[in-house]
Amino acid sequence: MPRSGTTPVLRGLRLVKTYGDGDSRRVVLHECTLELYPGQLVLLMGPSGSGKSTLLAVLSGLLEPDAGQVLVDEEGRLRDLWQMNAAERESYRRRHTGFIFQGYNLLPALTARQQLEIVLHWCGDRREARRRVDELLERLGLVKLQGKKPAQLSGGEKQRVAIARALVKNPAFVFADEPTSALDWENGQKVMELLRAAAHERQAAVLVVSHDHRLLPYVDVHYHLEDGYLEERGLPA
Ligand SMILES: Nc1ncnc2c1ncn2[C@@H]1O[C@H](COP(=O)(O)OP(=O)(O)OP(=O)(O)O)[C@@H](O)[C@H]1O
Repeated sequence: MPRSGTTPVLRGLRLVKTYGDGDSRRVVLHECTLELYPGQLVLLMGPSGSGKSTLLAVLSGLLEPDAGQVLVDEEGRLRDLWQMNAAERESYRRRHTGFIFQGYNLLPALTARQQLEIVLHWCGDRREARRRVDELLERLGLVKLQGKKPAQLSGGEKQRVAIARALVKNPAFVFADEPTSALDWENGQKVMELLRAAAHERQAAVLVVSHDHRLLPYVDVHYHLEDGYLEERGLPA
């Protein structure tokens, strides 16, 4: 299988996650192992309830696994995300990770433009920050909507703002949970092209969770999760 980079930037090793106890105890991840490489767009598919969002949350530092490791690259060294203290992990996530949530998670009081600007408030170079915000608004067809707040936007428009917000800081990792689900296919394709550009042009490691088989031609690697078991699958020729 093609590997764009030689060393993984993330290694999820034998990850286990269980919900509930007693009779309602359910193992959702059974020793799942996967590696993410810079420059790769990876698709994670599987039936509803198979544990995809859980795996994404564990890999991105949002949900602690019961067992296993998530090793992430920090200046050439692999560190266990779940051995960091909460402040270190949060700082790592803020610096290196863009997350596109199923429910958008936009701030109700901010306009589309402000949702992006707030991510870059630490960026010393104001002109560069403005340039990146302008570029993403343009690429996602949001220029005319930049002054609108979430309540004034459709589901698909909110989705595009959430995607622009995840990409604006050029993160090393992008985790996207059903990023095309609220979009028509034309806009879904635009989103996949952007995610692919984040991987291929900016060397991000991009992991997309989706049910949509139409995304397969866009990706470099395809994983399938079923009943908590993860396996790599082939891609269409
Ligand atoms: N906090 C929780 N407590 C208990 N069970 C949970 C919790 N979160 C998820 N689950 C259960 O774990 C299983 C996996 O959920 P998860 O959301 O990871 O699946 P998914 O593959 O992303 O599903 P979908 O494709 O429908 O979004 C489901 O059966 C779900 O009901």
